[in-house]
Amino acid sequence: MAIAFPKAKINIGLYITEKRTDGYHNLCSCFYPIPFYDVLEILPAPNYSLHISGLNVPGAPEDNLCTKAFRLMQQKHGIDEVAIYLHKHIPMGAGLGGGSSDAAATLKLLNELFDLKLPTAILKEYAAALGSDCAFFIEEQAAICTGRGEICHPLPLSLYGYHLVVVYPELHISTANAYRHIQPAPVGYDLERFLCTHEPEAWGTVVVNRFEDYVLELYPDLALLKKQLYEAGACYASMSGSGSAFYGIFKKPLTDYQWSYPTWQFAIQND
Ligand SMILES: C[C@@](CO)(OP(=O)(O)O)[C@H](O)COP(=O)(O)OP(=O)(O)OC[C@H]1O[C@@H](n2ccc(N)nc2=O)[C@H](O)[C@@H]1O
Ligand SMILES: Nc1ncnc2c1ncn2[C@@H]1O[C@H](COP(=O)(O)OP(=O)(O)O)[C@@H](O)[C@H]1O
Repeated sequence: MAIAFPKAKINIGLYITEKRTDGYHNLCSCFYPIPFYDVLEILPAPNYSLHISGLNVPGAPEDNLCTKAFRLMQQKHGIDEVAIYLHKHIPMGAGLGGGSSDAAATLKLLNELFDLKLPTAILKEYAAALGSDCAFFIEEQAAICTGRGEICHPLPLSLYGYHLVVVYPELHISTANAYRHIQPAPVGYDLERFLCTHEPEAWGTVVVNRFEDYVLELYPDLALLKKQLYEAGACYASMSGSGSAFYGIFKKPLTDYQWSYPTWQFAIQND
């Protein structure tokens, strides 16, 4: 039996710097893992099956990223069939990377279950073939990610002691559409250095998510959400990924605040 708790991520700053000839875009972003989990269990079985509980995941089982991760491992290493149990908790189309995280966790669990002894570098290579931000979830540590998002350099950034509020306005944003509407532009400063030398209170006017303008144009009411996070005392607030979740970083836990959308609060306790 193998069990894992795939984590979500937030993007702290997200810059789309170039359109590539392969249809993807180069980006530069700090990916930060957060204690918001799905649950994944994999058992040996006579036939492949995927069982999903919790949130409803759109798409056929064969399109699920857990299945794609399994098929990739089967093709590369001839592993036996399994039954995968996924309890879905991380909202989808939120910019929190839940699907990519499930795929990375599937690769890691299969590596363990079949004692394949694949090194991290190979797991990251497989992950990158499944999704652009999937390789980050192999190690789940704060990183500056570049390229399609698959080149991850660990970043000594810790939000230890802060409280994170994630608000999900229940709007599913298509990542591909968001990229199509972006005009690439250089970052213009050293994101890595800036984040490591400034407290979150100083990030507000500098560290931006370049997808925000596009999403706010589609859904102008979301500007209010970011404003509310600041009014509630956030040191820094932003949209994550291509949206539509927004997060706020707080010094103290938030109490007695009413949000009009599903909201989660996490104490950041370790790196
Ligand atoms: C925007 C980001 C930022 O962290 O996160 P999410 O909002 O998805 O969480 C990621 O770049 C999302 O990565 P991921 O969700 O893995 O994307 P993929 O499945 O590989 O690609 C979906 C589609 O997005 C576009 N795409 C994705 C990544 C990239 N660097 N350039 C692109 O142009 C492509 O059109 C691609 O077909
Ligand atoms: N295991 C999975 N969990 C969530 N979504 C999945 C999964 N496999 C495939 N998907 C598809 O990926 C889409 C994007 O989900 P997700 O990666 O969680 O969001 P985001 O790209 O906004 O971070 C979903 O709408 C769903 O169709």
